[in-house]
Amino acid sequence: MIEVAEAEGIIDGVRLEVETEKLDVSDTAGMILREPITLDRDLPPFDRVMMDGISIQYDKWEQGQSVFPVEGLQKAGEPKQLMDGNGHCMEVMTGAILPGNVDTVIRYEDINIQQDGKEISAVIQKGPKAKGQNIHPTGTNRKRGERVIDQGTVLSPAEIGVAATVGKTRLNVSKVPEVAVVSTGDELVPIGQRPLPHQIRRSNAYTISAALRELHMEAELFHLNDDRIEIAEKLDKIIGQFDLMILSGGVSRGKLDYIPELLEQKGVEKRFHKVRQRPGKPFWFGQSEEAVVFALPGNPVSTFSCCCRYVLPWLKKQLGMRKRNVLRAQLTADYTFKKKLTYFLQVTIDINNDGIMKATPVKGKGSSDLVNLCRGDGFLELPEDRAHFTAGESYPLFLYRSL
Ligand SMILES: Nc1nc2c(c(=O)[nH]1)N[C@H]1C(S)=C(S)[C@@H](COP(=O)(O)OP(=O)(O)OC[C@H]3O[C@@H](n4cnc5c(N)ncnc54)[C@H](O)[C@@H]3O)O[C@H]1N2
Ligand code: MOO
Repeated sequence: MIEVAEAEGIIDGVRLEVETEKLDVSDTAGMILREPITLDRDLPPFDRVMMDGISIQYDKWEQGQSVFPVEGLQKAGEPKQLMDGNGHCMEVMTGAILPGNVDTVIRYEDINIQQDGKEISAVIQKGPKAKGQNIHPTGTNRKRGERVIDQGTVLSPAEIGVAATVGKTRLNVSKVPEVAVVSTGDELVPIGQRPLPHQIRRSNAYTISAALRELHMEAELFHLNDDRIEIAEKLDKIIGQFDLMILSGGVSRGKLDYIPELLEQKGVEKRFHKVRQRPGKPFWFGQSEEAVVFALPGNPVSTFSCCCRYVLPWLKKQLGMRKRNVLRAQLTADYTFKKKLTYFLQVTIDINNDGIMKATPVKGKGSSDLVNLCRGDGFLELPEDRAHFTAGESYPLFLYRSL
């Protein structure tokens, strides 16, 4: 039996081949970018008018001119106009390119427009504070050629907007691997079926595939009954078809717990079996040339805690995510767990006024109590070398819900 950090290290050493695919930019939110994004133009790309109003030559105002004949209108989306008249102004709209021969913009709020016959003039009520006022000069946000988003970034709406502004209609992102999620056990029936008294529904497969959805991964669901021949045949097919398999159940000491033995028989090399943790002690992990296999213990809370603690962080890394943030939260109450095992404590999370995550234990009825997962937000990892944990101490947090 190995400890949690060792299990994590072994899993971390295993690579999953992840391809790159090109998708329409609008389909990439939440996906992992596989190319850097550089600016194809300065930002802003032209001297941009920032307020609706008029544009003037500042020197004229400084020399005492306060009435400016209006020469025309520069709208947003129109090519740059050159002004004829010295001492004239041009009306300008927010987002327009600054006309030629002017250098300062004054808001409509600070002028009066007056008409005398055909001649329209702007009378300045509140003069500009400085030359260049209300103009956003070319390239003052960013310069053309600057690398603004790194490869490995998870694409949020912010990155999608930048990709769109540099004209990326399609983006290279990590292609999510196909994954087989396999439940095992004779007692398990499809969830649409009414179970007999000795049966239960196959909920784990749904929990796991929902967790994978967070990474945009689609799982294909399989089920294996506790039958050596059936398991052997189906494993052959699944291993041949998928690079990644996540199984639940059939990995402890039961007479019908065939999974570890048959996986090895099919060429999946055991990398470890059993981790000093609760829940999830009988966790089995292995790999063959074709596939990486997580065989998680069947109790629903064990399946889910192993998924949150090992499978998802590893997958994020394989998909090329740049950094892995391990969150931490502070216990709000003392907690005692005497067994020499790492304990994944179910907690609710609140963020206090100082922005600190506070973890309050939610007491459940053990590793079969999947309803208790609905009361919590995540698992707090309490190390095995301690038995007493004190309020105010902080520990790694594996969150399964956004706060
Ligand atoms: N003699 C021992 N017995 C057990 C040990 C042990 O060390 N020695 N470990 C216990 C621990 S801890 C766990 S966790 C379980 C895990 O066992 P398995 O991985 O073999 O899981 P199963 O026996 O197949 O199932 C356990 C439990 O979970 C239910 N289950 C399984 N799959 C699903 C599913 N897809 N959806 C819903 N529920 C599922 C199953 O019906 C069982 O009740 O072993 C202990 N035993
Ligand atoms: O690890 Mo088992 O998951 O304690 O029930």
